[in-house]
Amino acid sequence: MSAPSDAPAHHQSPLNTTTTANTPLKGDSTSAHAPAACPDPTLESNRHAAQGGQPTPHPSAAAELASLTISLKASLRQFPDFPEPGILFEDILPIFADAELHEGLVRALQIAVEKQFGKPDVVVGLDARGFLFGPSLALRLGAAFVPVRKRGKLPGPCETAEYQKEYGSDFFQMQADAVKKGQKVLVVDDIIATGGSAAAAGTLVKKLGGAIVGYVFILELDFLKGRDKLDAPVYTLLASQEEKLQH
Ligand SMILES: O=P(O)(O)OC[C@H]1O[C@H](OP(=O)(O)OP(=O)(O)O)[C@H](O)[C@@H]1O
Ligand SMILES: Nc1ncnc2[nH]cnc12
Repeated sequence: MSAPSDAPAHHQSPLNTTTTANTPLKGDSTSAHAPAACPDPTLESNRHAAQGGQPTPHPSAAAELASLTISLKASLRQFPDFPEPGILFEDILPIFADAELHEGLVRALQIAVEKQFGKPDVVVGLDARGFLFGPSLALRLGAAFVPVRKRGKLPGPCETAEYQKEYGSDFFQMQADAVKKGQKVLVVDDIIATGGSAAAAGTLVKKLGGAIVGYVFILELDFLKGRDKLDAPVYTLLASQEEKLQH
């Protein structure tokens, strides 16, 4: 692990940042990230999602996905010891600060989802970072978008699930009529760490009668083995931390 740097680790388009207590690691020294030479769509961890999935996409779509994942990964930043000591925080916000990367993310997810899962009826996004791209992805897929929210934010009858995550515990809710019985549901979020958040979302979807076709994340913290908590195929766009932050 390299020493933290004062410079934002942002290759594509430097951000206007203010200095905070946590400074990002340099993008070219994020040793926790796998090298980008080999595009992540071929990750071993994604092969489960491919099993029984759709045929391999047109070569040009596969090449486009490979190229997009390289640019997207290069834009990410990491902040050690945020929000608490021992956590290496993955900052995905530079993607959304750059229109080209933002477009690239949604396009990459569309290609990957169509290949791995086909078209879902509903995209379920998790509060809050799953809301950054869940609705745009749903539009691309011709699907509905439904939010899973932190407790106390949704009106009307709701289902509730408590869960543990990488730092702390929380409650998720969905409106009781948000998913219809038998609808094919894709659950999306920015990051899977312990898998607690995604598993709780899955529990809620199933309580409403939805059929989960898969889970999609931008990043996965491999060492926490969160995908083991999920009972449907998992697809992660970009490789990430393989081990816990060491001091
Ligand atoms: O796999 P897990 O250990 O459950 O952790 C992953 C979750 O943690 C983060 O959300 P957080 O609850 O910090 O909320 P935010 O999206 O509102 O920032 C992240 O956006 C995922 O939803
Ligand atoms: N390490 C991490 N970085 C960003 N978001 C997270 N959510 C849970 N763990 C996280």
